[in-house]
Amino acid sequence: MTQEQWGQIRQDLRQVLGQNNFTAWIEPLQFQSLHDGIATFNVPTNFMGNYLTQNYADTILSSMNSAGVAVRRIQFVVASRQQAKAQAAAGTAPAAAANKVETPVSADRPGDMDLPGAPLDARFSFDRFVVGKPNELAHAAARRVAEGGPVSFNPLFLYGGVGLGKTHLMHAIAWELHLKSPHLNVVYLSAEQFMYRFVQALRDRKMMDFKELFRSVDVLMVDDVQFIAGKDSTQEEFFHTFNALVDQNKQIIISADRAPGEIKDLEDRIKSRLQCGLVVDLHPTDYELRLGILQSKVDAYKLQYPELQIAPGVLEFLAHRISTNVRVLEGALTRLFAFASLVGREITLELTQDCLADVLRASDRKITVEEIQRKVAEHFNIRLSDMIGPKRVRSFARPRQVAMYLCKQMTTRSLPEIGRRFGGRDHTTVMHGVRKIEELKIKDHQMAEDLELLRRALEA
Ligand SMILES: Nc1ncnc2c1ncn2[C@@H]1O[C@H](COP(=O)(O)OP(=O)(O)OP(=O)(O)O)[C@@H](O)[C@H]1O
Repeated sequence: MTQEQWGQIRQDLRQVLGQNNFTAWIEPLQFQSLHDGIATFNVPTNFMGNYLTQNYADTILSSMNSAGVAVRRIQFVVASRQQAKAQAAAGTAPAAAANKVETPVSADRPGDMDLPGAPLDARFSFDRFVVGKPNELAHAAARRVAEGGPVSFNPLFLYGGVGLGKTHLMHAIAWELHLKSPHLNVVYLSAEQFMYRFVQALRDRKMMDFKELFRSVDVLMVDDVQFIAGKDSTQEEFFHTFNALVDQNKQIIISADRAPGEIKDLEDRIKSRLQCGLVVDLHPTDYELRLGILQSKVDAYKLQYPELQIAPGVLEFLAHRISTNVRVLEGALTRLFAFASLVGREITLELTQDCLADVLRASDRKITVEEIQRKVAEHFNIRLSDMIGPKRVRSFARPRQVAMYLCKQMTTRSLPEIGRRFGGRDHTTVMHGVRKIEELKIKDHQMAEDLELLRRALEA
């Protein structure tokens, strides 16, 4: 790195961090070396190295990259006193033998960052997001938004069931944008926090500040937007914020547990606004994705517990048996590793079954025909007796076929058994119903959506 480049980076940092922070944290830094994409800086104390890592390393990294210096990692080292003296006298950096700061100090992975919204989780980056069929569209859309540049769809609306990676993707976008363009004002917060801030502003008579704050962001991300459904004044304010930002061509990213049109008690004008951009969903994980996620988590754990051994077949077993959300999968693995490291044993199938007995039992829960009938009747707003009864009008027949289809998919009951539980119907009637829904699922978007919602509700 040339002196000129370093000068430019410092100037950039002064602007981004403000004069006070710059004087306190950046001025004392001394550039030491750049090898293999790792930039090393000398700092006077451990405390300073740690502070810089946690707070400014990613900003420094992106300033360096913007100045054309190819860096993928930054480390801070504490120069010994003598070296520091010699260096000060000679005006150069010591060549080697500097003490490493206690905590590994690198900036290839971002640390926690305080945005005007909620803090971002350092683990939720793109490189830790495993892509598979169920989430590839959502991932591609998130990547596109994270590239920055002209807004191509607004908003990006991500939806899906619990623990499928919506928050992870939103944080990943924020990290990426922050690294690429630290000047951008990227705000991530949950819809609940949005409401809380709004209510607080009303109470403190600071609505002008509130409006100004939210209208001055470059990228706004609101997680779990279904939360504001039924909360009239928050919805109203959200609507105005949304419009103001879209008018200024600022990117908005929203997540929810279901599609915009499916969120009850959300004003129609908001629903239609939310549908204006790109709406993509995260599908429930499939076996391959679960296995991929487990493998990537194991790789990360191995760095932490290098001595741990995992027997062949354990991950496959878990990917098969735990079919709920990724959070549950992660929790199971964490528990397994903690346990195995405590007892100092290899993770075998037996140890896995032992240690995760309750989790495995919970995901073993059998879904019954009755449960399906009840949920479907509720969903289509008909009486359970009409679902099972003899009437053949369309408004009962279609939900009945949906329920039959779900029974076939989600239980181990045979067609004659299912028929019996639907008021003693013949197995050919069940077969016809199942086929009809299979057809509609492909042709009719609404039907596909209904089936997906019902399946999720039943699995929850
Ligand atoms: N594809 C993936 N690769 C790696 N980790 C994932 C993936 N999907 C989800 N996770 C992990 O699963 C956990 C839950 O994900 P996240 O919090 O993003 O879910 P969510 O969809 O926002 O759920 P909720 O509706 O509960 O808010 C996180 O720890 C996240 O890192």
